[in-house]
Amino acid sequence: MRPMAEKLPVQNSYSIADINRRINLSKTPPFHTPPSDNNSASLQVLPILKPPLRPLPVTGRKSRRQTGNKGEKTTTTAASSDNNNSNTNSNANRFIDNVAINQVNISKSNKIDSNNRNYNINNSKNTTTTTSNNNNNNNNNNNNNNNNKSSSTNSNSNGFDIEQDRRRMIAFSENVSNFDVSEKDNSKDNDINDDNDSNNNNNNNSFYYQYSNEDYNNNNNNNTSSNNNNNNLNEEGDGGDGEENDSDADNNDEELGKQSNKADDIRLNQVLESESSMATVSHYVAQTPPKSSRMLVVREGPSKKLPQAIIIGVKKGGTRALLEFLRLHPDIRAPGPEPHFFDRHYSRGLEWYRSKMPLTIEGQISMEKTPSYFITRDVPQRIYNMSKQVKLIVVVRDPVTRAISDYTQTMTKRRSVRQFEQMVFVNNSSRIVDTSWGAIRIGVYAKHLELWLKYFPLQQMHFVSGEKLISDPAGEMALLQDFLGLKRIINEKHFFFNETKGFPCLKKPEGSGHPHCLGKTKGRQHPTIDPSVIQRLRDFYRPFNSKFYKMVNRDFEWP
Ligand SMILES: Nc1ncnc2c1ncn2[C@@H]1O[C@H](COP(=O)(O)OS(=O)(=O)O)[C@@H](OP(=O)(O)O)[C@H]1O
Repeated sequence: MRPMAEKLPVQNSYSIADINRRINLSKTPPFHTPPSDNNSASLQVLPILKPPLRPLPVTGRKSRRQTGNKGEKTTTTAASSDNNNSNTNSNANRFIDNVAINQVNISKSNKIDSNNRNYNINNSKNTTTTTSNNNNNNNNNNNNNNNNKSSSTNSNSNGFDIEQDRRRMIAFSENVSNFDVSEKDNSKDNDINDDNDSNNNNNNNSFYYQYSNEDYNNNNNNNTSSNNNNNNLNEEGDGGDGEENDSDADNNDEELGKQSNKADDIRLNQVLESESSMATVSHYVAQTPPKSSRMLVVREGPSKKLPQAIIIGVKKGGTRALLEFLRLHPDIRAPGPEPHFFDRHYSRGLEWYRSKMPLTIEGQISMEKTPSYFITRDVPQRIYNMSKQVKLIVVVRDPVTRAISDYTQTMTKRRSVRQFEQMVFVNNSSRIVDTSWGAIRIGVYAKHLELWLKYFPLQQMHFVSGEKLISDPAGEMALLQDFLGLKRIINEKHFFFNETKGFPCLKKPEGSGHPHCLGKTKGRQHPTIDPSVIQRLRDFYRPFNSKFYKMVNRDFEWP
């Protein structure tokens, strides 16, 4: 599914326009890219390091030539002299050579330092070609004395915009330095704000949940108090479940730029040196000079993209476990906190939403989880408006245990909560199940699904068994990776069953000190519920469950 590398026939030169045209022709993104995605980093031109590059020929002479634009002159200045190369096409080549050599340097030192990051070349061999236009002729004198000044230039007659490419390279190098391939942002996740209580809108007569500001405030209050009590949970790599936690999200992003050298090494290895990871993005283009077999890798740099897949539910289904497992995959990038864009923050617009997403390179899937989406009336249409191709994932769990899990969470957050048995019926004597209680309403999956199917075909949705995610995580992850069109990288080798926790946990990657079981808010002890009440609930859900199995063509075998 990854785009094949395209080899261009050897010719004397290629303009950026040529290269871009080729890329557009050969682009076959596996996922829909939302049309508003205009702010992404632009195309990057990267020299590949094989075969070895010959040393950069540099010239000390000034040369002038008329550019393709009438009346516009470009002056070329370089540092030391052993070769006179005044032709603008060669300027372009020399620029690429500089970058190539700089990358060799990066590769050798195996880290990005601030000099590399700016491609501000201090080595005379690596002097950047300096050009200026009519307005900047004075700069030439300065540039003669300072080989490291960056260029100010125009498109040359071949359409090769040196300055534009310089900016692209700088943007790319900065993106690389901010790009985190490790799971470090996990440690910033804040699971203490465990859930959004999106089911606590008892007064809502509609079957579907509609978010109100009042709920939002309540949630914030609840979460603030729990925040203080559970700071230790942050260490456990558990996410900001059920709760938007904007500051955490921002911190995660900031964290991307503050990685250790070791992390830089990993990044470099992955982004620059590993051809397998680059295979997602590679377009190989022959490049001048003709006698050389040098190749360029042209690709898109890391950028924040709107999600191509979303875990839309269900609350207490096992969504956090699923996301943490998925994040093991190198082609998945997801924020820890729940963005709640489509239910709470829709008015902030797609750019706000995009800003909450992690950096991804081409071929990586950007995704998020917000379990309340599944039961919120406006969300299917809103997601559809963002992207008709987005893939939707729902973790479903026996609605009776899901309801008890939901109730257990509420109990931990509120001082006075009536007993489950008292809340589940409209009134105690009637034994009519109270579907206005969110804990019950969420579990009528068939009803919610009907709304989603008005907008999305079933093939675009995938249902994960919450029970199997515990008993056979590798099996469920295999199905999900298939659905997402990913290589099956996450497998049984990644999991072990932690007897103390009673759940599967992730094996520690080498060198990591982080525990890999989810936090205390996942896998809580449930209260004992009157068995007759449980039986009544099972009877209530049975027809809805049967309908749901038929709708999704899978029997989840709930009792
Ligand atoms: N590996 C692993 N570790 C811990 N917990 C696991 C795991 N897999 C699934 N689960 C189940 O996930 C339940 C919480 O679901 P969610 O993460 O969807 O909750 S939330 O809506 O985001 O708050 C949580 O529910 P409770 O047991 O009621 O706490 C767990 O049963």
